[in-house]
Amino acid sequence: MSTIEPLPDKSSEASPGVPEVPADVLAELRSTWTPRPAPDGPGRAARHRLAEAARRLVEAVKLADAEGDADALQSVADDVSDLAARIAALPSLRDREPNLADLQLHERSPLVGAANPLAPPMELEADGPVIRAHAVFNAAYEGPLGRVHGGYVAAAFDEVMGVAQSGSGRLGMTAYLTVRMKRSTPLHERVDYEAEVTRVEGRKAWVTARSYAGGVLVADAEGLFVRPRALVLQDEARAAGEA
Ligand SMILES: CCCCCCCCCC(=O)SCCNC(=O)CCNC(=O)[C@H](O)C(C)(C)COP(=O)(O)OP(=O)(O)OC[C@H]1O[C@@H](n2cnc3c(N)ncnc32)[C@H](O)[C@@H]1OP(=O)(O)O
Repeated sequence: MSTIEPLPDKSSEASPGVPEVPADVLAELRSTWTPRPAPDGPGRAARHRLAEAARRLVEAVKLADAEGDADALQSVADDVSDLAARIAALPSLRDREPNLADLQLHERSPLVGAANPLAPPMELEADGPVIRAHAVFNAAYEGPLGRVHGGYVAAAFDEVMGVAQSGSGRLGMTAYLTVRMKRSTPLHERVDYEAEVTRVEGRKAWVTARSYAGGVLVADAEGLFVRPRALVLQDEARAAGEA
């Protein structure tokens, strides 16, 4: 088994093609993703617990045997349907303006969101210019038997690389993402990610990333993130106002 090749330590020098980003700017950009804050009250903690229970529910449904007890399956389908109706009858985010904590990706994202049952959830950590992450994908994410579906392999990269682009000094949207799946990504075991900006030109930032299982490289990716023209105009207007 090979080990993860350490990335060069770039904490004290910017890469060629990557302008140095002031620490306060980087911290502000990354604050929308990392570190994951503690729940801001009992309601949010309960919501996270509900999402975790829903993850277990989804995996259990995925694994329920159609050759088993059909009556029992019909009965729990009724129960789950009732539960879904009970949850839908609770106060909903559809009924009020979301606050800052509701809007955080830590909270709502389908990859890292503690309140989103679709999220494994991935855990993110900023390490100088590099973003590190890890996740365990359960049976609900199965594509090839025992392996993670390729769409989720790519989605996980998009999330980690979307965070890493903060190393460019401003945030854009994924314009393209190329993922090279060298080995299957396993279910039920920790998958590690690392991503960093490699080049910045104007409002374009290129990001590369790698994923590892048991220390073995399973996939790598390259993506281009582009700050939308409309936001660049807003940035310029703000800068002109501050001048
Ligand atoms: C904004 C903060 C958001 C932070 C959250 C990050 C979320 C994490 C990442 C995501 O998942 S984002 C969701 C998935 N991505 C999208 O939905 C993006 C959909 N596409 C768009 O909205 C626009 O096409 C885009 C913002 C990417 C670019 O539109 P613009 O009108 O601002 O740019 P324009 O078309 O003028 O192109 C600007 C430059 O980028 C280049 N470019 C744009 N799209 C490209 C592409 N796909 N491939 C290669 N180059 C591309 C384009 O050639 C040009 O290069 P040059 O300046 O050198 O001429």
